[in-house]
Amino acid sequence: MTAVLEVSGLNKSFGGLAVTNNVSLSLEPGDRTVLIGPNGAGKTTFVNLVTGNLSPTSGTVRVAGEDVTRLSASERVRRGLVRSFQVTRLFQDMTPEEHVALAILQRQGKTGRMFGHYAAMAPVMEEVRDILGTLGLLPLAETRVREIAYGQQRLLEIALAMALRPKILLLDEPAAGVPSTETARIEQALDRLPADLAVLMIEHDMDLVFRFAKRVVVLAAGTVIFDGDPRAVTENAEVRAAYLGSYADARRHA
Ligand SMILES: Nc1ncnc2c1ncn2[C@@H]1O[C@H](COP(=O)(O)OP(=O)(O)OP(=O)(O)O)[C@@H](O)[C@H]1O
Repeated sequence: MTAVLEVSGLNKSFGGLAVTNNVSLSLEPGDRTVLIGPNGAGKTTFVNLVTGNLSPTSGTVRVAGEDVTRLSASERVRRGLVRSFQVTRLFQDMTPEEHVALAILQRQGKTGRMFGHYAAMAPVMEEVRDILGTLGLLPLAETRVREIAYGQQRLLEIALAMALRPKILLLDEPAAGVPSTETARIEQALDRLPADLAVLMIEHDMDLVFRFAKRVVVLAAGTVIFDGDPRAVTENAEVRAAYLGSYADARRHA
């Protein structure tokens, strides 16, 4: 199968500090890959290089075969490389329905003047309901964000990314800050994402990692030290030494 995202030999240094060392990684449609690693391993930097928020010192990023290394973040979004939004960018007085409709209209290049009339646009409303349904947010479609639980606000971030029709979805710690009573809801919503979407997630919650991932990539000091089956990761000596030892022991004794 053709890679939808292909990162080759990516390097990034800040001053003298090499933060990304010759990282290569490719994703195919339907991939569910989680990037893990200790604090400061370079996970966020890597995602910023992929999205175009940072420029690499060397290396290439390709989306569906096209070299996008020199393209801006918004040009990459138009090609289907989308990162989930941040809760801090949600409008507290707007509803999920309004947020998603606005994102769809933006994708379609329609102006703000059209926004007030979105409810009359059947295809937009159909897409809004479809996306909110996937993320389990339909019952809250018309509730203001300020009245919605934090975990569901995080799901709305993913809904907004879905409104941009991604081929590759980059999720930055979707369960961070979410109370444990709400994480099951996040897991269920992630399970309902389209089967052909390629997902790359950064996550620290190892229970979520092992439930979601079909593949795990481990970064340590900017270098990929493991790329493969989640079942093999906890037994890998280098990964245990760098990161996972205590978690693997806890699982074994549980
Ligand atoms: N703009 C910058 N200038 C200088 N150093 C930076 C910059 N951004 C990141 N770094 C350094 O690069 C290293 C990797 O940081 P990064 O945030 O990518 O790691 P991370 O794996 O995402 O960590 P965490 O899990 O804590 O979020 C760190 O040592 C950090 O201090």
